[in-house]
Amino acid sequence: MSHVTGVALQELRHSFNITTLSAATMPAQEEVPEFAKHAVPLAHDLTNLSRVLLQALAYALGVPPAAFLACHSGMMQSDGRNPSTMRLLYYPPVPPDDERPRADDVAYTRCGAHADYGTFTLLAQDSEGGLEVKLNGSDKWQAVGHLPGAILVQSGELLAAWTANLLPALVHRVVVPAGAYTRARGRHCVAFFCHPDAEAALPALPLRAPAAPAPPPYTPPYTPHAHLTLHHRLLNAAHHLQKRFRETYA
Ligand SMILES: O=C(O)CCC(=O)C(=O)O
Ligand SMILES: [Fe+2]
Repeated sequence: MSHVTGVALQELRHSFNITTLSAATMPAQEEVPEFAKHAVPLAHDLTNLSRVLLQALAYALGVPPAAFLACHSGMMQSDGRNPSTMRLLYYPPVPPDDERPRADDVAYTRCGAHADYGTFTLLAQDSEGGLEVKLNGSDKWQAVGHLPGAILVQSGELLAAWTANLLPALVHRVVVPAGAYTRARGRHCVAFFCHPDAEAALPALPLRAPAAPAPPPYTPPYTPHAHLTLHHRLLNAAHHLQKRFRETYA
């Protein structure tokens, strides 16, 4: 919960994170029947899709297609060397105004504005709405509509630092819908956060100067590592991730 001008902003969100596919990390069959039967193939599919995108990304950035795969080799493995995560999200219905404890003191949101920390995030959402992205170089928020079967790819902070902001981190949030009918409904989303292996050395990229001036990077309320300084100030991706977790959750 955060406070803005005396009003407590409360995030209404439940999440279940999966970083390895071992049976020990799954909820008990009696608690959530058939969870693993569905979650494991989904995690495999999202890992494989990430691998395809990593190869395309490497190719587009001028390094051999296998170069990005090599530093993301541990996704969903049980040895704990890669922090990639599949997150199952449920946003509960928003309590109507007359059922709030102190309606004047509490404002609800679903997910505050942020950029994800890693290479990129794959996002599959239901049709309830509320996801918004901040357009680069602008203060405007754009609603992300529902396209059945579509997966949104969001570039992360690490990719932004790695590419000297050629691919800026996509700032996004999930707002509470305006209408009483949609507010009274829950929302579901699956996010797959693709991260490099914690100890991997990230290959230097042969970046060319952009033809047009780069848009100003997003200035979040926290202090991320300055873009361009990844190779100088960070020892590896694990340090970046630990720092961002500390800043967000400390
Ligand atoms: O629910 C969503 O659409 C986005 C969730 C998200 O941004 C996150 O968990 O980092
Ligand atoms: Fe996010």
